[in-house]
Amino acid sequence: MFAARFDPTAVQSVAVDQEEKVRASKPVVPQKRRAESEEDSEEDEDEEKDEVDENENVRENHIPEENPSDEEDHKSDVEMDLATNDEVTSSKYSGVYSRFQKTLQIQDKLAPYDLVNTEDENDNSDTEQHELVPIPQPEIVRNTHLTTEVVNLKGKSAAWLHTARVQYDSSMVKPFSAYKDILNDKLISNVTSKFSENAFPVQTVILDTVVPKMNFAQSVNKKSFPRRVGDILVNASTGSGKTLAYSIPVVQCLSKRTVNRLRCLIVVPTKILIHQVFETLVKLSQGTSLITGISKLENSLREEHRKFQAQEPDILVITPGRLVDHLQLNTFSLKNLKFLILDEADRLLNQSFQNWCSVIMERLKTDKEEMHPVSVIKMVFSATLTTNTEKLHGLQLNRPSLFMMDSVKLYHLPKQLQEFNIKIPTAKSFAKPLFALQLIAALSPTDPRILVFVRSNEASIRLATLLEILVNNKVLPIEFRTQIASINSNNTKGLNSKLIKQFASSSPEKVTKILVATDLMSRGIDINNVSHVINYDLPISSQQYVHRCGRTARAQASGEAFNLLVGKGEQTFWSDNIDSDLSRDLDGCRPKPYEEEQALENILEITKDAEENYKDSLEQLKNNVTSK
Ligand SMILES: Nc1ncnc2c1ncn2[C@@H]1O[C@H](COP(=O)(O)OP(=O)(O)OP(=O)(O)O)[C@@H](O)[C@H]1O
Repeated sequence: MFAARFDPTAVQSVAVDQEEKVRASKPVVPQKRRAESEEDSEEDEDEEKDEVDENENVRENHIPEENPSDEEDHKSDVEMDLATNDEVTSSKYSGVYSRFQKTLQIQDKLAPYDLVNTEDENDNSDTEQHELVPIPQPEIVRNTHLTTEVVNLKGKSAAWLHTARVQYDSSMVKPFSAYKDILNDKLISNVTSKFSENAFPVQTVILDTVVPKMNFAQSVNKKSFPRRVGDILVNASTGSGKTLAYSIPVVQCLSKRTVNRLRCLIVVPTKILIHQVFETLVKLSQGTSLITGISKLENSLREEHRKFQAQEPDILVITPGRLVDHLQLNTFSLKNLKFLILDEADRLLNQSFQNWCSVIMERLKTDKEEMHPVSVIKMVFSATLTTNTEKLHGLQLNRPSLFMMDSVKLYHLPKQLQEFNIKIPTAKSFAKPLFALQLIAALSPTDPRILVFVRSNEASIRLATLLEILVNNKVLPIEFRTQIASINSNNTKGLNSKLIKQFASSSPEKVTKILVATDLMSRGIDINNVSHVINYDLPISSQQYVHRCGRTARAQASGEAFNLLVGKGEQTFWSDNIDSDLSRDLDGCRPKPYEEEQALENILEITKDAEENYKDSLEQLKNNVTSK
């Protein structure tokens, strides 16, 4: 039934026939034009003919020869078809045909000047002629630092190196006042009055590339702006100002919000870091209505739940475990979250307790009702960004950009950090604590603050006690006043905080402050003017080395790190497993053998008296420990 109504072959043949009819009848183009173009078209016709001939030749080669009678039959068949088609045409298309006839009659009545002469119309003699050139385009804003080059890391997996990289260097220091167009006045005034006039390089590169993108995306569509901006990974050296680098864009973006809702989560690994980040944010957002909240681990969860429900903070600084607790209690929704910031990201991603990362990701998907959590900008910061693909994968990154120093190794050390390797022969290793003390005595800054890293809680307590005994026994030929303390997880949190405060405060008279600590103190802690770091026990990885040494030489100040390397084994470990991952500024400090410093020349020498005294002190330590 359908076939009876619609026969495509019939339509086709009717269309072809109609075309033939048109060609056979009067010219369709205005006559004048046809008359003028007849001569020109002769050549075309010849070409057409040639083409037809050629086609016929081809056909000749392919169609089997038919006998003349067959040809006759075929012709009559075609004529019959045409006749039938003519009938169809006359009945079906009579309207069209009559309109066509009328057009031709009108054309015959037209005056010659009414006829369209397309050549005249296209006469461009008055128009200025130009070469064919590309249409001018707006200038492309180039990021000269953008590269996707992949670095050879001797087989180490560095998944993040495969993302688009934005490189920066230590020369990129700019005044904050240069960002008047992209930062609000209050923010500029807060940052310049409370921190510094000039932005550090990692801050400059974020302000130059990320903040304009955020401002633009926000002006286009507030809701979809995180998706447009994409995620941000930053691998920047210790003390380079990463906290400000992520806090400035957050305060800039959120300062125009009208209602307080949880819009930014800053996740940090330890309680000490919560307070540090909080202080920075409070200074930056002074004079705005932004509310920054912190999770105080000493508060009960219920108490905090009530507090956050009564007043929802815009920005919350929290540890991952507490965050999971709150999500399970439904303290807040992540529906309005715009920023998820991981500070000390590699440490966080290595902590899998409570499965915090997948809990947050799942919650984001549910609260934002999306398959992938792309409506939040993930900012991942560390001095030693994880090289573990699987861990970064858990964050479900959206078009990430990686910001890093122009370097060919995994981690970059601060430019002003001077490292010294002190090679202790195995035969002399029994006197390592004495050498440490002789080294401390040889260092003479005006306000000495020395952080000594050991491998365990027990080692921290033992070394701090032994150093005290040695000082009291006047084992050293010179007199110097010391304040020695041990930070370890056997102490209460309150005691550790009190000892850190004492260490950080400056004393009126010259006292050498020595803090013997475990790696509890190696991450993120920002103590002003730590003059020296001593790696008494060698760190187990290059990451750990970077963070320990990074407690000195912060914020472009100078600082020194000493590595006590016992025997060939530790020396090889340092060069093969630590130094091989580190890059330093070309015009920065290189590691030095300690002998090159005159003051340090004799630190591995043991006088007879010192040896006797040292042995007595060891006995005393033994008694001390057994009596406890
Ligand atoms: N532009 C600046 N000018 C001067 N000082 C600054 C500037 N930016 C940050 N600082 C200061 O530098 C110090 C180190 O900053 P911050 O703690 O953010 O470093 P970081 O890169 O996070 O280091 P880490 O990796 O060790 O955590 C802080 O005392 C901070 O106040």
